[in-house]
Formats: sequence, structure tokens, C-alpha cells
Amino acid sequence: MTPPHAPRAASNDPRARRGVFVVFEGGDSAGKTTQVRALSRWLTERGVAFTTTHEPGDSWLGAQVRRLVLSPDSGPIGPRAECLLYIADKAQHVDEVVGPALDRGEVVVSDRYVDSTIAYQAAGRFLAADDVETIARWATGSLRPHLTVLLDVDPDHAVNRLHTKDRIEREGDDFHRRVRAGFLALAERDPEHYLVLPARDSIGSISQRVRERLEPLLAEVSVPADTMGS
Ligand SMILES: Nc1ncnc2c1ncn2[C@@H]1O[C@H](COP(=O)(O)OP(=O)(O)O)[C@@H](O)[C@H]1O
Ligand SMILES: Cc1cn([C@H]2C[C@H](O)[C@@H](COP(=O)(O)OP(=O)(O)O)O2)c(=O)[nH]c1=O
Repeated sequence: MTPPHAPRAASNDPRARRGVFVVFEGGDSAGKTTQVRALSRWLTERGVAFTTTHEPGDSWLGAQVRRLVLSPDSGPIGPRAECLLYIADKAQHVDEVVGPALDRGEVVVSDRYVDSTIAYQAAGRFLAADDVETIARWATGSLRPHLTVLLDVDPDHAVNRLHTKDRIEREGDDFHRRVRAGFLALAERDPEHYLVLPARDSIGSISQRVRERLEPLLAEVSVPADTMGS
């Protein structure tokens, strides 16, 4: 059995990598960007080499996908097409950004990953979760995070933090409630690799809990920044 906090290197995972892959997930305006920034500051202070990134959009292809799926001015996009667009972004993101950084032995901190597709496109858009997960795992070479931090947000609370709404954020309350339940179901399925925190907690207390959970992972596999090639 995998010990708690140990990096996941499943035997069926051809992409067992050297680095540590950390993902922040949660509903819109849950505080992911804020926590990615806080974690970056902490990793910098510790001298750990890291890359921060996000989905959708952190590649040339991803930027095009992001514009298509988020612009309120986009024409009609059906649930399956939307799902495949997000998954195309993910495939490119792993090939171009996440995988190479992990191969360099870095800590990779991503704002969203596969769970967002399962929560938004399967739970939110009523696509079959098994199908969506199978395609998303194929697209990402089954690369799974060592730790996913789920900032669990009550959609009614998140709305207060939103200013201008993109195409997904404009969906109704029921959609966002299904998304929340979708995220929580994923965390319940695999508690060893998740840290679920209420998004209402203070910024400081959330980042403290993240650091505590991450510390043992860093001790095992991280590469100090001063040993990196660049
Ligand atoms: N724990 C928190 N408590 C209160 N406000 C927060 C908290 N975390 C983030 N915020 C604020 O909520 C807004 C959305 O946060 P952000 O980090 O951009 O969320 P996301 O990246 O999940 O959309 C920002 O104005 C941010 O300052
Ligand atoms: C990565 C991903 C995001 N999304 C949605 C969630 C967000 O509403 C939107 C990304 O917007 P973004 O502004 O990056 O996120 P946030 O609102 O958390 O700051 O795309 C999906 O529907 N599926 C996915 O696979």
C-alpha cells in the first residue's frame, strides 16, 4: 500500500516522473490563484525549483482553446465539443509544460487539471463521468497529481467574489452545485491524494494547511533550485 503523502508512481503509469505535481482545484473564485501565489512565495523562500501553471491556456494551443471556451461571444459549443476542447488543452499542457518541468525534478503547481473536466463537463454538463475520465486520462498519459488541494466553495459564496463572468461562470446555480459535488466525489474516492479545505477559511490558514501537507512530499523528491540547470 502507498504510504500517506508518498509520491504516486502507479505501476500502470508510464510517466512516473521525478518532480512533485500539485494541483489546486475548486469552483470559480474559490481562491486558487491566491493560493498558487502563496505557495510560490513559500517555495521560493525554501529555494525549491518550481513551475506554476494553469488550465486552460498555458500553451499556445491552450490560449486559443481558452478564448473559445470562455468568451461569452463564442457561438454555440455542445457539451462534447466543449469537453474535447478542454481535454485538448490538457494534452498539450502536459506535453509542453507539466511533463518537462516534472522531468527536470521541479515542483509543478497547476491551477486546475483533470478534476475540473470531470466536475464541469461530466457532473456539470451531464456527460458520462467514466467516458470523460477515460479520455482525459488518455490525453494526459495517466499523469496524476501527487496532491490535489480542493478548495471547496459554496457557489452562493463564490458569486460574491466574481466580477465579470465568463461563459462557464454564467451557468446557473444548479450547474455550479453539481460541479461542487463532482469535485467532492473525486476527493472522497481517493483521500490519500487530496486535501479538502473550506474556501471560506482565511487565506493564511489555507496556505498553512497546504504547506503542512506538502512538506513531507518535498522532503522526498524535490530538487533545490540551486542544483537546477537553469
Ligand atoms: N480565503 C479567502 N477569503 C476571502 N477572499 C479570498 C480568499 N481567497 C481568495 N480571495 C479573494 O477572492 C477573489 C478570487 O480569488 P482567486 O484566487 O482569484 O480565485 P480563483 O483563482 O479560484 O478564481 C480574489 O479577490 C481574492 O482576493
Ligand atoms: C480546466 C477546466 C476549466 N473549466 C472551467 C472552469 C472555469 O470556469 C474556467 C476557467 O476559468 P479561469 O478564469 O481560469 O478559472 P477561475 O474561474 O477558477 O479563476 O473553465 C472547465 O469547465 N473544464 C476544465 O477542464
